[in-house]
Amino acid sequence: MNPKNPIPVTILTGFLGAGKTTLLNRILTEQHGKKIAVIENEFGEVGVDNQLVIQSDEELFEMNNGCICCTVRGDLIRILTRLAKRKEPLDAVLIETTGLADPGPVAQTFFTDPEIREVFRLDAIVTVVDAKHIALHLDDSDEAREQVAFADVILLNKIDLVEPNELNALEARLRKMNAAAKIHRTRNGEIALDRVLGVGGFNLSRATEIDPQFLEPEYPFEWAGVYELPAGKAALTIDEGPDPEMSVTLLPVASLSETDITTAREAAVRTFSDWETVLRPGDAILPGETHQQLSFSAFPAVFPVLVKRAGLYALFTQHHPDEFNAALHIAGEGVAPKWEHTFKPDHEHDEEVTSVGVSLPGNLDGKRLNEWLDVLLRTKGNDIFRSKGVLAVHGSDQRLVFQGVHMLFDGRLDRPWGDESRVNTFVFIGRNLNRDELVEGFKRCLVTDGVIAGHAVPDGSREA
Ligand SMILES: Nc1nc2c(ncn2[C@@H]2O[C@H](COP(=O)(O)OP(=O)(O)OP(=O)(O)O)[C@@H](O)[C@H]2O)c(=O)[nH]1
Repeated sequence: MNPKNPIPVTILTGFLGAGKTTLLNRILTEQHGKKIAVIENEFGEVGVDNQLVIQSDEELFEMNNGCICCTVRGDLIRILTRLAKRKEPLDAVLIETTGLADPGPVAQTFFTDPEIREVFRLDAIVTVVDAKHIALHLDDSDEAREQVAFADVILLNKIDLVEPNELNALEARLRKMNAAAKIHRTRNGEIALDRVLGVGGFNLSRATEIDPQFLEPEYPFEWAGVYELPAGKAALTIDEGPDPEMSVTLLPVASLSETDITTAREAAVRTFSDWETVLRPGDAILPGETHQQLSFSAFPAVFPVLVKRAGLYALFTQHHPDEFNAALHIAGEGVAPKWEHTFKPDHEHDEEVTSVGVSLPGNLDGKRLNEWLDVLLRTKGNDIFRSKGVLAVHGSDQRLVFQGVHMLFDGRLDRPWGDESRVNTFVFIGRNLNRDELVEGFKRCLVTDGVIAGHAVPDGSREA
């Protein structure tokens, strides 16, 4: 591979159901003569997306072991390294992230990993925005905001579903969030290929403006300070902060040299992934590679620190001590660290958003399925952000592909089942999902007793 001619990579992002796969399929079917490898990541317990991406000559890699932004160092790098070794040159790589991914860590890979940097060049982050539904998520989803903020190109998609004045207001809102991105209005991701591939849009300095720690690796702790401690008893005091718990570890360091601090930092990373020992106020913090979780509810909370041998000790804390007005005291006097550093913490996801996946062999009764989905999405469509499935409906030898985004849904007959066994795969993604209710409801749509309510399949698009 010629390092002077790196392969352009496009990160395709956008909230759940925005239209990423639709755009991807358009790119894959277009006669562009380019050899494009596609890396596809999906959120949900049961994989459906691989069945929704059209069959093509392009290479398709799936990453279903977790969210791409959390596993970049594993799966993504492994796939990219494999692609880099290909004999036949590639013209481009397209990475479709899940709708809940933060594009930052994915983009970072192309700058921080030396082997990846040699072969690939991040061309642009393309964010697809669902013009009808994005407003529901911009206020309460960090990921939705990050996706817009990091975009080099924004495709304001589904323009057929909103009025022109709403569209103008939305575009103005997006423009405020990201003044630099090129915004194109699209329907079903219809756009000239050169507006999304090979645009040369990614700008590292803008990324570091959005996130000053963009290039830094993430750590399980936010702060470390090295203190000179005498033998005996010191104390860590903590006031009320945003969390009733804080993990810490206290490690001896030989000196303030970069090498010694790096050794301590790596030991702290290992320690933070161990099981924690819970300490309550009055319990002593001891030096050594133990993950100690301070738990406090009354303030100030005081934790003695017992040191056998005088010397330098690095205290790693899960949260920044300023958030808790936390300080180390010796003989009642506050002491300042001789060295300190603020780390980029692990990014977090909205844990309220979960998925329920079901996979059931058999045939579905089209009428019952229709009625169930209609009521379900009408009553729970605010919380069900996304639903999709590949279904076997009684009386049809074709697969039924079901797609829902909130209350809007669409059913389309797809290729025949052929020799494959008829298995119904469904996934729901959203908040407050009731697993038992969803699975039971879906099961009730199966033809079990030979009694069929009707052959009607949920065909075409509509709103529940
Ligand atoms: N009306 C309308 N529907 C669209 C448009 N673009 C996509 N859709 C529909 O929106 C639904 C979701 O589209 P996808 O392309 O699967 O969305 P996605 O972003 O890949 O979804 P996830 O991967 O689940 O996050 C499908 O039913 C599409 O047919 C559009 O411009 N207008």
